[in-house]
Amino acid sequence: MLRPLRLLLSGLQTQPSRCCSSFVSRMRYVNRLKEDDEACTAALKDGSIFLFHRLSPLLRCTDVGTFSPATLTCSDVQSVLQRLGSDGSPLKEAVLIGCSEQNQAQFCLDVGELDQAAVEEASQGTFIDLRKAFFLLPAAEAPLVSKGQALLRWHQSTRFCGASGQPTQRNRAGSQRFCSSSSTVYYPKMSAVAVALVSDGKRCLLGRQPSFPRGLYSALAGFCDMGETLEEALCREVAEEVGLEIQSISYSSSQHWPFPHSSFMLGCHALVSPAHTQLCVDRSELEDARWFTVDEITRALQVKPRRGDPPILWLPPKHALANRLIREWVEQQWQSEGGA
Ligand SMILES: NC(=O)C1=CN([C@@H]2O[C@H](COP(=O)(O)OP(=O)(O)OC[C@H]3O[C@@H](n4cnc5c(N)ncnc54)[C@H](O)[C@@H]3O)[C@@H](O)[C@H]2O)C=CC1
Repeated sequence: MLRPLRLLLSGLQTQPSRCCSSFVSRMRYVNRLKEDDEACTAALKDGSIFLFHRLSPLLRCTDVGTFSPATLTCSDVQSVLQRLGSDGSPLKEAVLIGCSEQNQAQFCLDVGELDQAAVEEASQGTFIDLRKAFFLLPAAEAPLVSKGQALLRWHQSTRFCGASGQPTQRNRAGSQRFCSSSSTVYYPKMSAVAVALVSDGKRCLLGRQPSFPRGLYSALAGFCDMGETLEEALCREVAEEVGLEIQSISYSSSQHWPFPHSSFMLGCHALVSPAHTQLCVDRSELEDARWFTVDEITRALQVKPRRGDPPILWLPPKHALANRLIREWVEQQWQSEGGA
């Protein structure tokens, strides 16, 4: 059964007290910036900029030892560029990410042409690889840098038209690129990935790939094939990877996942018949897959992985959609046990 209302509310992290009209006007403002180059140029002057160096975001350590993305104003960035002898032209490469709750347009900019240490010193931050930075940041801020990195990566890899081989030109916001030779418009893309927490009603199924850190098990996932529905992709992936047939699917939520490139993760709960739970694992896809009880999962959710720990069960980090699916399942199990 689909639950679209919950999807909308949870996906947008809506605050119950938030004024709807300010949300609507912010969304319309961002949309206008994508379409109006002049308005976007003006917004950049008053906007905030997140710097990246060869796709690594600039973070600052707070007084309490946590991290946050370094937010610079346009004039901050101009003075950093001036100090490093740059003429300020890199600012033209800034790409619109969105708009803050304070109605300030947000941009990202890769200064990979400049000396990394010099930019770090001038801007009082550190460029940290996104694979690390994503998990150092609070859950509310991680998506901002992952979106920024994804947009910058897309621009870097779409400089030429696939049809004509000619250079493409971007609009001011960076929300599209255009080839005047072939009249092709390019938009940023994500690959759709279906991720399912499979359950037989009492236990849940998790798998691990050889590349995972020791002890880590996660929900089953796979890229959607061209022309497939989400449901078809889930049924195929589960059949391919562990040899089970899904009986029913319920949608949970979605997430942009930046690793290794931009994926659009669509998370579901899937049910298989308790009479047909024998696994036939495709070892070319998974190193292992196992059924886990709610007690095992509840214990594992309390474990904080530390380097050098023995290989017990570790679950995906909080920022991952798989973690959310696992928590939802545990909650459902406790509720149904309480209600039984
Ligand atoms: N956020 C989360 O909670 C989770 C995220 N993931 C992500 O989901 C993605 C897919 O998971 P797996 O299939 O387990 O990963 P995988 O990386 O093993 O991909 C399987 C195969 O799909 C093919 N592939 C790679 N990129 C593709 C693309 N863009 N379109 C179509 N096929 C492609 C390749 O042949 C690859 O070997 C991975 O990027 C993984 O990081 C997976 C589980 C949980």
